[in-house]
Amino acid sequence: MLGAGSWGSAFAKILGDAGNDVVLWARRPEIAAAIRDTGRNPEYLENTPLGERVTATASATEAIKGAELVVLAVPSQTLRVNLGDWAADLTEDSTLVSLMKGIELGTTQRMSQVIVEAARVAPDRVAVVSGPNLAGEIALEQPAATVVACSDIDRATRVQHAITTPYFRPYTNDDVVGCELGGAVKNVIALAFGIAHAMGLGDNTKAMLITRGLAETARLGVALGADPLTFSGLAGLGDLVGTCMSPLSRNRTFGEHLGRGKSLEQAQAATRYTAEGVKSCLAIRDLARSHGVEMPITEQVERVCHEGVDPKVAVAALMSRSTKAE
Ligand SMILES: NC(=O)C1=CN([C@@H]2O[C@H](COP(=O)(O)OP(=O)(O)OC[C@H]3O[C@@H](n4cnc5c(N)ncnc54)[C@H](O)[C@@H]3O)[C@@H](O)[C@H]2O)C=CC1
Ligand SMILES: O=C(CO)COP(=O)(O)O
Repeated sequence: MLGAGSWGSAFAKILGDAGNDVVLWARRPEIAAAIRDTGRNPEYLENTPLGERVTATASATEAIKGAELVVLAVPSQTLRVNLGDWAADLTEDSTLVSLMKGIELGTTQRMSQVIVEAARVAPDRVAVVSGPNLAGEIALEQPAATVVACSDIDRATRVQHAITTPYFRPYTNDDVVGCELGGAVKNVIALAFGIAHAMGLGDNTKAMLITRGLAETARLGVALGADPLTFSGLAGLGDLVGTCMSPLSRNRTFGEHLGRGKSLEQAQAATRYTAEGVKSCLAIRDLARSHGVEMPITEQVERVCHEGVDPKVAVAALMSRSTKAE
């Protein structure tokens, strides 16, 4: 398990609880040592026992060597550099599992595409796990479901079995593009939701953002070859609703800072955890433009985040768009 942040730590617990021996890689040696000594991560989900089967190391080589499953949970924008260092240690035919919900700046690649390129592996060796999976709730063993997407459905089934626990229920899917886009774009819509929430806007506005946010996600997805049905599943609507509704969501919380009038820099200073939508909104906007797809909510989130546009001006811009058929 590469990455000992909130989701990496909670996912290490899932893997251990499902009966796997887990080596969790933490960037900082003191975090790895604390996990080995106390069975908990002192920085993320510090009250969660990770379980007897989880050990930790600050050596990625030690974590990767001989691993059948290599699970990745680092920030999306650092993945390529991280994998450049790690690729040589991969075992032949190991499965690489992406937990990340972002799009790479510059290349506009999905995380599975970055993995294929940076680790030099075939696309059917890469699986994606995505769904409404707030790490803090999973750590408490509250029931949750997710999707394991892989173009090789036998491999998806193997990953499914490896991460099934009494509190974590994975479904398989062969739509990697749809599952990844659902996860990345919902972070941007959650920023919009947080902005609206902090502005004191009500449930009609929030329902509009979720529904029209899903519409623009599906529009981009279909243009990229995704199955439209994926967006009504756990990796689409499920993740979008879970993230928007939850005060635990880092993206929604980041949006709330912006909605209260903080600048990007002030919101970043107030945020300890990765809010992927802040950077990914730029890449998603570029991806949409290059495919001729309209994503009005994403466009406005990008303007508020990166161009200093007042959220009230962004709301007015969205509401004054030309009327059209649903
Ligand atoms: N937290 C959650 O509930 C969920 C998160 N995710 C996704 O999982 C991915 C990881 O997020 P979290 O674990 O939540 O983030 P986090 O902010 O809790 O932790 C980030 C981790 O990455 C490490 N890191 C920072 N810079 C790094 C670098 N340059 N190289 C390597 N590692 C670096 C940090 O030390 C930390 O361990 C994100 O793409 C996120 O969207 C997906 C589902 C649920
Ligand atoms: O992806 C998530 C839940 O599935 C977590 O969302 P945040 O990154 O906004 O906390």
